[in-house]
Amino acid sequence: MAHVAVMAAGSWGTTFAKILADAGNTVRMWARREKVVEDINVHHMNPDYLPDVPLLSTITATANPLEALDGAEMVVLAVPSQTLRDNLADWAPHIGRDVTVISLMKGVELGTLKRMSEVIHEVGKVDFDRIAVVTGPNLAKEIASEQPTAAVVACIDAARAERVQDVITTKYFRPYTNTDVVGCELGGAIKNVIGLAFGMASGMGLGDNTKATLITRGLAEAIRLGSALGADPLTFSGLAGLGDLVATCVSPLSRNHTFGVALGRGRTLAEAQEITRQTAEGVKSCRSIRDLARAHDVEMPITEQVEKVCYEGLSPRQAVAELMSRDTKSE
Ligand SMILES: NC(=O)C1=CN([C@@H]2O[C@H](COP(=O)(O)OP(=O)(O)OC[C@H]3O[C@@H](n4cnc5c(N)ncnc54)[C@H](O)[C@@H]3O)[C@@H](O)[C@H]2O)C=CC1
Ligand SMILES: O=C(CO)COP(=O)(O)O
Repeated sequence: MAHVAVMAAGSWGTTFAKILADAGNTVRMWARREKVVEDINVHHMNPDYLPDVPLLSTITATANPLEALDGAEMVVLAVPSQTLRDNLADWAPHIGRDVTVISLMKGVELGTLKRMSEVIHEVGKVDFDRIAVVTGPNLAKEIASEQPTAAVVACIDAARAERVQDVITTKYFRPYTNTDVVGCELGGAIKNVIGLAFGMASGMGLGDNTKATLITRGLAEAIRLGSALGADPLTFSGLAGLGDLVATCVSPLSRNHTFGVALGRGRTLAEAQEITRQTAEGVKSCRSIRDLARAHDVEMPITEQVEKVCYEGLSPRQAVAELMSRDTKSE
């Protein structure tokens, strides 16, 4: 087994630490706030994010990132996508040269339009064969209560993906390996945007035909962009594509879904943020994914409309009207 650093103690970072510890590893977490450090070290809980979930004492925490990284064989990055660059700039010199870096983040960076593994490679000077992405239909709260879940470990180095798979397999968490990092990362980022659209439809009181249409045409957008960027289209029919898309769209536990529901009910962006509080990545990634699509001449009409609702004052109803008045075409 391994000694693993988990950088950030939010919903997914804490749940992932639990998976690691339950699989027999020792875990050192970095948390920004001293209160969270104390909750983990003294009470073996993180009630701000996972109330009532006991954590093993093999999980310890520190507010000092260098202390968390010290001696780690694997480093898990679990910060919001748009803060990764700044966070990692401070940590990178302290990450060992043989260490496997595991990305849990599901977003595309604004401005640079880079996927998270590309940011890790650039800022952390980590070769791509040392970067593994864990993704899939992985709502933190369900996993924290040990409900059976599958996931994907994506790494261009298949042997490294298997090593990560080994250290995160538990009786409730079943990871599969995949070498299509581009497809797995895009699947995870795009489903957040489609989850927002699906939530808006729910918030507007629209029914299941509309929702099935959003999932299906949303998946078509992911496949189109993925194919243009070199991903294997088949990846999108797996856990990192359809699996994650369905979980986020239908679950009231999803922050992106919840955020979309608020917008669909006529709330402003700021009000929706207040309701959701934790990271809803699609709100930022709708713009970076739209820009990435435009840069590669790929049509992503749902993504375009989500961006307009978030930032250009379009109402969800107008967005639906725009989508329905597009030119007709073959499927
Ligand atoms: N929560 C979930 O069910 C899942 C989340 N993810 C992904 O994991 C990533 C992290 O998400 P969560 O843990 O859910 O988010 P969260 O909002 O629950 O936690 C984010 C953590 O990052 C820390 N952080 C460090 N630097 C920060 C900064 N500059 N600004 C804001 N926060 C900062 C926060 O203190 C907090 O501990 C996201 O990319 C998300 O899409 C992926 C799968 C499941
Ligand atoms: O990525 C997730 C499930 O796989 C979590 O979704 P939300 O970020 O929308 O809560």
